[in-house]
Amino acid sequence: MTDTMIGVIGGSGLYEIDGLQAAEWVTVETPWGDASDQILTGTLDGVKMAFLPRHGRGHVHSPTEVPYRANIDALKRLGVTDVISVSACGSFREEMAPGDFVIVDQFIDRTFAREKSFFGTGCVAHVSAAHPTCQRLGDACQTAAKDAGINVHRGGTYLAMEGPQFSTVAESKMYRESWGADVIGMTNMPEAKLAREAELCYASVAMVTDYDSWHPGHGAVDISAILATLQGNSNNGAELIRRLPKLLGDQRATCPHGCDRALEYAIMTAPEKRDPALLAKLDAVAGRVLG
Ligand SMILES: CSC[C@H]1O[C@H](OP(=O)(O)O)[C@H](O)[C@@H]1O
Ligand SMILES: Nc1ncnc2[nH]cnc12
Repeated sequence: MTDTMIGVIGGSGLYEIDGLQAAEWVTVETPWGDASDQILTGTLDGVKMAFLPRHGRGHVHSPTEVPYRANIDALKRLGVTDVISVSACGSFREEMAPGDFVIVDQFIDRTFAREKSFFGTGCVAHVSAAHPTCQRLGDACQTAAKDAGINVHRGGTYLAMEGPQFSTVAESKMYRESWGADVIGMTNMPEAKLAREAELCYASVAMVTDYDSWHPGHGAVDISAILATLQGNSNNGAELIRRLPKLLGDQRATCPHGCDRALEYAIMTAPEKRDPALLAKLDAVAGRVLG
């Protein structure tokens, strides 16, 4: 058993959380540059917590410019074991209405202007992304949402787009009708893939703000429609987070789904061909397997 540390990545509208004991904003240095902001650490119901605002306090970083690698490295370096990603999203399903939460379990990655891996020349690794979210964490998020009185949907495919502009009507219809996506946002990729490379359990709570641009009865999404639901969603997101420590407990066993062993057979580069400089940068993310 090891200590649980819940890492929350707060999305648009969620820039801090209340109620942590011994709360302190700390700076974590990483070999991948600066994280989005300092990280708020503390305990909640006896469980260690770390909260990182994805876009920084004051919403500084665009979805493309969020330092995803530094964020995941910083959480890992702090000792985080379980990452809960909280995000605003558009919906492609009538029944996933603004104000509802979706516990996402799959992704379609349409991002193209981001660093997507900790690995590369000098240390090549291929982890599985087939099941990119942790079922155990998803269960806890679903229970927490229900207990908080939130209308929650279990399972859904999140299309990660580059942004920052919203989709065209043609794209919105294609993602919904041909690609089978359920929700759309701009940030869960490569975040989820990087969490997997770092052997962190990862769950995504997508909070619906709008129907994107496909819905004949709702017109095209714009930021004012999003802002109208963002505050209520963020309050509910904070309620969900408050319930997680009791559900997850202060000790955790090895992940039954293998998230914490993703690198076990993933590294392809022969030991004598590995680049010492890259290995040094991988100390937190891959230290378990690189020794
Ligand atoms: C505020 S509208 C678009 C913006 O909101 C979402 O951010 P996050 O995923 O961090 O909650 C979406 O992905 C866009 O970045
Ligand atoms: N419709 C939408 N598209 C992309 N990101 C979003 N975030 C919130 N709503 C969104």
